Amino acid sequence: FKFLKPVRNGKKKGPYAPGPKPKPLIGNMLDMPSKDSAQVFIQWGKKYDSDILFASALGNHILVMNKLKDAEELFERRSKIYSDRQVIPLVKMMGWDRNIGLNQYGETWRVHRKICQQNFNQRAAVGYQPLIKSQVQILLRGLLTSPDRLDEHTKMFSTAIPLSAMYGYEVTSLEDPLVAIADKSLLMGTTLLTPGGSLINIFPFLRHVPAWFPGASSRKTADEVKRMTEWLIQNPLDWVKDKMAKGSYAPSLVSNVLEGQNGRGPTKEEEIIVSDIAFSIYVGGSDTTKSIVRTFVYLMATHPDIQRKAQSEIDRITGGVRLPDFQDRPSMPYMEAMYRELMRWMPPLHIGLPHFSTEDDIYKGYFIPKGTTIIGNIWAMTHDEDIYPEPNLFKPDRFFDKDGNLNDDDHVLAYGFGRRVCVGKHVATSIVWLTITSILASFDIEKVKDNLGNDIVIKDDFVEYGILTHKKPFNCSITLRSKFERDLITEKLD
Ligand code: HEM
Repeated sequence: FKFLKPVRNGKKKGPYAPGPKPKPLIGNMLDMPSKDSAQVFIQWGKKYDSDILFASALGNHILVMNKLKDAEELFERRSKIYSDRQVIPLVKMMGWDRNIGLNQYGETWRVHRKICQQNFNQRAAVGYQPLIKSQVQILLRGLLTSPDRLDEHTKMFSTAIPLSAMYGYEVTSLEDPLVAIADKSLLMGTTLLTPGGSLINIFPFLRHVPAWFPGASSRKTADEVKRMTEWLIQNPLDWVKDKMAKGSYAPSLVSNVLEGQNGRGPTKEEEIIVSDIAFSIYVGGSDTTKSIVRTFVYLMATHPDIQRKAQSEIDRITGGVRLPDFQDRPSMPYMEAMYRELMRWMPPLHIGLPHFSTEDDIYKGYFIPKGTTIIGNIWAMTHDEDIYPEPNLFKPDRFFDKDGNLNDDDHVLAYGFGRRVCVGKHVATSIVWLTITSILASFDIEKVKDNLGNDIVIKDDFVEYGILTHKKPFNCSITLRSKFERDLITEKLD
């Protein structure tokens, strides 16, 4: 049982923050939530009367922060020591250590992050606007022709943007292996990574025993995910190379790097870096977008007054004779408030991506040992009653001050924190804003009616897939607002 002994990296330099009482040998293993973590951590906060909470199981320490001010202190002001990611054996076994979001805080991450920042900063994000516009129009066309297939259209939309931006690749069907394999591997992988998903998370030594060994079956799954991951990284890269060799390709991040600087081809290292980045952007940027767009449609079906108010603002700016465009954004404060409220009300990653500490630290008199997993409970922060009264209500108006002006609360916590904050957030905000504004410009979204003409209730049910939360499938009616819109949606973009 030597492996059951808690690992202590150094001397304990003070009390730990409050939290559930550890049991002998296993610590808080049985207290760790396997689902609804955000809610469980809020309950811990109430029970132990603390905004920061500590728990520990088999040598793994976790610190949870339920309040923004604590997250700002540790993730932002002390970011030097709170920006790592935990080394999880399964992550490497599945080949997911090639995803920048899971990279350790070191040289490889720095190089990848720098390239991402150069390509997705606020100025560079403008370069993606034509692509976003054309994909939004395709989404609208889909909703026009088969409004009952919302799930498929949003799925196609959310994968088409990163695949086109990264590889110049056009997806035409959800059966496309690039979509199907990404889905399958993400589902298998994130299931393994949940606390109860694999014994390897608890007993890392199991990764060394053969797959037939009792309790080690997840090694087989991890191997399968790894094969899929490698395919997802290599296959589109080869596809771009092939297209380039034939001289017919749509420019993309990968093709730009493969062209190399000053005509010199890329080194093997550059090739690996760009294919890892493209893979990370594909998996980081697709399901998040899908989650938020579906939540939005659900909210519009259930909040008709808010929908009408937004539509009248949009019509005032577009005159109802054109689709909204990016330059309209500053003239549409209500849509800005809508965007903020949407991201607040249902952040797709409720507890973000946990960070990991690289040095011992003391905060508010509590000891945080080096090697602690640090969780910023985004959900708790965006539902903090002190900042957002009646937090469960969807109310864009909360972002206006008493004079009717947009307030200055424009920090969208859904994108995470500090040095690891979502590197695609400028692109993401453009995608989400144009999508929700264009959908409202074009369609009325309502509940479906039963035979007697009564509204059929849409359940307020969401489901967690790994780290992401999605609205469960639902029916609603999506109908075109006017004949102008039909022409605008079906006309070809320049
Ligand atoms: C509504 C859409 C999105 C949401 C809510 C979202 C949210 C997040 C969150 C919470 C993190 C973790 C931050 C942390 O560790 O504190 C993250 C990381 C990341 N996101 Fe996003 N994201 C979205 C869209 C995108 C898009 C469109 C891209 C690509 C263009 C992208 C690329 C990434 C990458 C590469 C990381 C890893 C950053 C790192 O570890 O250094 N995301 N995102």
